[in-house]
Amino acid sequence: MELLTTEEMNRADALTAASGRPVGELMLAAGQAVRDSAVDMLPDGACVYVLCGTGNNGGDGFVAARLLQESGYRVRVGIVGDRGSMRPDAAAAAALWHGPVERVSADRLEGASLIVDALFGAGLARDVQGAALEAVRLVNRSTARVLAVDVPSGVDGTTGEVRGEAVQADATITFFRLKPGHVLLPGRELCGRVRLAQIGIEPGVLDAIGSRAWLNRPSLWGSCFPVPGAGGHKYSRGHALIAGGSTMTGAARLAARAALRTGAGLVTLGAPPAVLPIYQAALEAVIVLPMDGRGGFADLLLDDRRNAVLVGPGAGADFATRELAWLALESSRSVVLDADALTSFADEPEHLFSRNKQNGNVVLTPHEGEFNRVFRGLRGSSRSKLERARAAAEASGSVVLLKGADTVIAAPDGRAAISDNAPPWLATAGSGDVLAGIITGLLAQGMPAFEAAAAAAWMHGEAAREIGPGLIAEDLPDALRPVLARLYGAAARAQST
Ligand SMILES: NC(=O)C1=CN([C@@H]2O[C@H](COP(=O)(O)OP(=O)(O)OC[C@H]3O[C@@H](n4cnc5c(N)ncnc54)[C@H](OP(=O)(O)O)[C@@H]3O)[C@@H](O)[C@H]2O)[C@@H](O)CC1
Ligand SMILES: Nc1ncnc2c1ncn2[C@@H]1O[C@H](COP(=O)(O)OP(=O)(O)O)[C@@H](O)[C@H]1O
Ligand SMILES: [K+]
Repeated sequence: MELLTTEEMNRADALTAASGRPVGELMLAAGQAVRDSAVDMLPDGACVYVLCGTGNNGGDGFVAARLLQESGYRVRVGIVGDRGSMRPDAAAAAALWHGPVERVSADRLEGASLIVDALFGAGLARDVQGAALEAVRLVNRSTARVLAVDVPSGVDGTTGEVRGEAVQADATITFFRLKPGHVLLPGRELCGRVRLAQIGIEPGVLDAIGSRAWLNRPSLWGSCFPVPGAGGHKYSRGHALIAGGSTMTGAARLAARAALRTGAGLVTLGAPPAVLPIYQAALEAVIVLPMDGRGGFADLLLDDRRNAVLVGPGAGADFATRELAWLALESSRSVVLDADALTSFADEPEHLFSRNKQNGNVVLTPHEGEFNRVFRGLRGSSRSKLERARAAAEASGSVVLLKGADTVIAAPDGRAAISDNAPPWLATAGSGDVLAGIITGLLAQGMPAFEAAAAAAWMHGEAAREIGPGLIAEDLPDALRPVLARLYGAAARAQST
């Protein structure tokens, strides 16, 4: 599912109009979808308050008001702004509403079971202030449920940021395709449940728009997801190499277990001699070999069947770790750099970037703190999380997976995916190490870097949902099993059709 910015949605609108379907028709379909969603949220005959602005978002509100009244609901309409300055299509919709249009006030909202928020949608152009701000506050103070049209007013559909203040909705109905602001925080939290309606825009316009952002779902990467074949054997399923740290040994163990669970045929963990027994005692199917510093790691890289390498979990943010990362990048394997491997480049990120660009199949997996350390030029940037991840991917020449509840995966060519399936209980120590292991396991099986990172983030979220509250990182590798079963099942069904 593509995610369209406000600008891209406007182009979809314009292309549709140019093909002979006027905005008024789209607005009618949008208003019908708002009516249908409202009906789902209302008891029969209840009172609805429709809050309209003077743009086309307000036009959708006027259409919905008329249709809800025709369906037997008691409807009140309030407007912010001058009715005489409405945009033409919105004015035409307003002209078909024959009831009163009131100034917005607290007493008029009283008694409403539902507020339809049609104040601002894609046209939000600046921070909400004055009468609009008052209206947003009245909506948020009301005990009525709230249905937002397109986006909650005050939320920027392109970035998910709040401009001034925003409506907190219980549900949001949007049109044609979701927007990044429905998935990125804080927008996602303000939307409530998001519903999508088709209003007559042909999917063919997407080719001309060329959107480069997607909701992270198997439809984005499922076609290259590695599924074991009947004729396969462990050597044909890739061989992951993980550099183990000498103090925080748990991190690399979690990653190794996750890489194996994800389907890598073999996983080797290189362990500093002093802690070799700890790794050996804790891991059965993982090959644990001694690795003495830089030279030891270089020896492990001599076996070119080890085709995907992870450096970082529990490694220590020091020069020794940087050297391992360097070796991995030079080795022309697929590489994941996580945690300390990223921080070890904090004072000279250009060194990391120049190596990445030579390798071409690298995934960096920073959380916000690590991101700010490595991508100092983007620190404090007012750009959205999506744009920051994209800029980082371009600057570093690698796939960047920027973690969080709304993890963004961006490729240097501008492709980006946003995840929305990670539950809050995934935010626990060690879960990032598991994620790094999943990516490495997929890279070992030959999945390209962008798709591998996106698939891993999705699987990580799904595994966390399987487990439920109380999750600890140790639970995650096992919980990948039902997730893999679903993916393999989907691949088998796709092949048989
Ligand atoms: N695209 C499609 O295919 C379809 C789109 N449809 C619908 O149209 C919606 C987009 O409509 P839109 O472009 O008219 O903008 P909208 O959100 O109504 O508001 C813009 C108005 O608000 C004003 N304004 C802005 N910020 C402000 C602020 N902070 N404080 C105060 N005022 C502010 C701004 O005024 P100005 O900047 O000129 O002062 C402008 O007049 C979209 O979300 C969807 O619901 C469907 O009908 C059919 C298919
Ligand atoms: N609020 C949240 N909701 C869902 N997932 C989250 C949230 N915060 C963090 N995560 C996820 O939890 C994981 C934490 O990784 P990380 O910060 O590297 O922790 P660690 O280093 O302890 O493993 C990441 O996959 C991140 O996307
Ligand atoms: K709205």
